[in-house]
Amino acid sequence: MYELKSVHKRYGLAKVALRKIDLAVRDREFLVIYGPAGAGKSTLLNILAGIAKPTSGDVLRNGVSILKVPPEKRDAAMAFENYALYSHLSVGENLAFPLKARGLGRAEVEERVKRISGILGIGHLLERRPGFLSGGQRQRVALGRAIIRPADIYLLDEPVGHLDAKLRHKIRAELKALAEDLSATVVFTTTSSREALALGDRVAVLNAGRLEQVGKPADLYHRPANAFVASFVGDPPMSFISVEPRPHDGRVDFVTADGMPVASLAADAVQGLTNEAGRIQVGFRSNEVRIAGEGDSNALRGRVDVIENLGYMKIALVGIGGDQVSVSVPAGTALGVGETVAIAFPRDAVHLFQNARAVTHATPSAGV
Ligand SMILES: Nc1ncnc2c1ncn2[C@@H]1O[C@H](COP(=O)(O)OP(=O)(O)OP(=O)(O)O)[C@@H](O)[C@H]1O
Repeated sequence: MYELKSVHKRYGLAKVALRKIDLAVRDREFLVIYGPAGAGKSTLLNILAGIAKPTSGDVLRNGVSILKVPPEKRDAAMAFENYALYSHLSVGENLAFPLKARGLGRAEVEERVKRISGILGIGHLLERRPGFLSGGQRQRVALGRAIIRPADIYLLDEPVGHLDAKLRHKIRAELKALAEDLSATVVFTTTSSREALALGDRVAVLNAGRLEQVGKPADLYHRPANAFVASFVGDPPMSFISVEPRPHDGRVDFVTADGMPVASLAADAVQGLTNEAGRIQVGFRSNEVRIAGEGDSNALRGRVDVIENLGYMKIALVGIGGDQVSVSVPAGTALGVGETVAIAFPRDAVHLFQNARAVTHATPSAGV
């Protein structure tokens, strides 16, 4: 197990890349570090690899500090976003390099090069030099060179970021299967919500150097700790409607500024609400709301601002007051931009946030 203990990283005097990070990488897990560009993902991997040193804090391996252990002694295999291939060696030689450096016999080297290049779809490129490859091909070679050898931990920095969607999907699945096959410990960074949810045994959400939440994909999706995670994990992002609480008879109703009811929860469920001033928001996933039918009471009227056609379904972005709500609708639904629609909410099955912090997730899926 690897542990980051209160790891803080500053570049120069002003730039804080990581803020007091506490994070464990468990043996044989596929841990995804998910965050926007500049969140500190590469810095975190570099610290695990020993390429960068924390400004303060500690890095442990099986309970022992490895801060003083140089990168070459750490047995971490790394794939960078920007390839770092040997330009004077062919693809095959690049792949074989880490194996030969470890003294593996010729037959085993050939066997592994064949297997990994097959998985990554670069078997036909083994004779070429990196200079004659496309960006996506180079990225696959870099990934191959990292995963070809046994290692204590694999640190993969956006390793499929430059691939087209189809290839990315394929290699993602292969990589997950390979990691399971090898019982490998993998830390993988990405800016894609889909990739994070699909690959991670656990996902750590990083934002501006802060660890927002760590958990299983279903936990992050159904029980986000705060509005950032709610809006960053899952596609489409969670939608929010600003509300005011109206307590009565053991319940709390949540209504919009013009008094329209959006949700109603038992007072027990919202004990976490405090008296602090600030914004209260009800959150919904796009599949937790629907276009209201005739006779639906308590629907809110709004205007369709955007329709995103995904082929198998559509996502309508509906403006309600100052907020915008995503609604999943069947592909065949006739809906036009500018149209007025009514949205029905699951009044007792909602996510509630106060000043961007989650108060409750009273969803049917809670506890998943
Ligand atoms: N050597 C450096 N000197 C100064 N600032 C740096 C250095 N390396 C990174 N940074 C800054 O630290 C922050 C975190 O960078 P990092 O590369 O770790 O983020 P990231 O999440 O990996 O981003 P990306 O997805 O764009 O690769 C960024 O604001 C970046 O500009």
